Amino acid sequence: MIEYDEALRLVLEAVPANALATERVPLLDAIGRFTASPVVSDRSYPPFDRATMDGYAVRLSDLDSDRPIAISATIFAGDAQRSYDAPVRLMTGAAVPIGADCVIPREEVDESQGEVISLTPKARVSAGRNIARCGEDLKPGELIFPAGTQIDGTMIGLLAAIGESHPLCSVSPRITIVSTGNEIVSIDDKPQPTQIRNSNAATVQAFFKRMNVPVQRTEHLRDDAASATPVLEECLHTDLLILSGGVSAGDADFVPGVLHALGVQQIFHGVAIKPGKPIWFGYRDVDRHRTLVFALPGNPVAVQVALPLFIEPLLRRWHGSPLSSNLYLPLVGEARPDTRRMQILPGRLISGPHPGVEILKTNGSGDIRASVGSDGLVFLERSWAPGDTVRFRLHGGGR
Ligand SMILES: Nc1nc2c(c(=O)[nH]1)N[C@H]1C(S)=C(S)[C@@H](COP(=O)(O)OP(=O)(O)OC[C@H]3O[C@@H](n4cnc5c(N)ncnc54)[C@H](O)[C@@H]3O)O[C@H]1N2
Ligand code: MOO
Repeated sequence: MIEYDEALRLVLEAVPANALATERVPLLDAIGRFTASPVVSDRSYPPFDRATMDGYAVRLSDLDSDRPIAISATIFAGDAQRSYDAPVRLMTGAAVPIGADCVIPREEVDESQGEVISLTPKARVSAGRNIARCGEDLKPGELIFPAGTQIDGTMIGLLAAIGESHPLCSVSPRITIVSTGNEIVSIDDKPQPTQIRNSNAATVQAFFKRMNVPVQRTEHLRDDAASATPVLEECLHTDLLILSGGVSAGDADFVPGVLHALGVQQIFHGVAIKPGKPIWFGYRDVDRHRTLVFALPGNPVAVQVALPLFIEPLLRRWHGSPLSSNLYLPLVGEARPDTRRMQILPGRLISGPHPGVEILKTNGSGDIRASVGSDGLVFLERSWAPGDTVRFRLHGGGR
């Protein structure tokens, strides 16, 4: 059995370099995808000195607070930028005339005389007020984010603003999902008393859906090496094969043997984490193409945990993206470390005067209900002692 950090290192090391093609993806379909080239701004942002309030553009040096101010024009958003020759009325989003240096909000002036206004006592007049300067957010050609950035909802408006209607993204690896087990039935079936619905297939599919990675193929196999072998041979024609079940020490645990027979090289079998101990990882190289293979334990909670612990970083590495960072937080409440395996437990963030993370109640490493309502996973190290912080991974990876 190896430690988690070592196992993850071996997984990342096995990811083929520069394996991905690129494609342009319509912006709204690109959430969750990874950029394949640096994203740079095509223009200044704001593209001109922009009024941030409805009001009056003035030049401070011309202003005499006691005298009424004659308004020469009204400027709307979209009107061409002009040079300043006299105070103007202008609307939020309009181009401030070149030479004006302050926008006074209309609430701060007396407008009762129409085109001649006067400042009220509450008017605050200072250079640059209510003007967003051309290029203060972005300069033309400025790097916004590098290749390998995962596009999320916070970036869509910005990408739209710089005209990236079809960002260049790396093509995702092809994924095949295989569940195993004679006792497993479809989630549409009514299970017999000792049958179990196939929740693992749904968990893995949902994970890839959230990552916006299409799944090429899904299969379910009975615990029979002879009939499973030709199907698994076909399933190996993919980039990433994820199996669940049949990897521990039982008489029906045929998966490692069949993978070996099919020429898949084992990199590790057994990681000192709970749940997830029997995780198996390897790969097969054929004609310079590598298929990565994970055989996850059947335990549904082990599958839930293995996806963020192994598959999410693997996908990031594949796309040339930095790994999600962990948080190190004080643990609120009690914890009982396991001296043999690091426990991966559902955790909830605690705010208030003593912020941190608390471990949610669980009946053990098979408790399928325990993670509902959690914010992420607590890594409870074997050597953890009261007062130590814990490593915490937000669901979805965070930043
Ligand atoms: N003698 C030993 N027994 C076990 C060991 C061990 O080291 N020595 N490890 C235990 C640990 S830890 C785990 S985790 C499990 C993993 O077992 P397998 O990977 O062989 O998985 P199965 O036995 O096939 O199934 C385990 C469990 O999960 C249920 N399951 C399986 N597939 C699905 C699915 N698609 N959807 C929902 N639930 C599924 C299955 O019914 C079992 O209850 O082994 C321990 N045993
Ligand atoms: O490692 Mo198993 O997943 O404890 O239950």
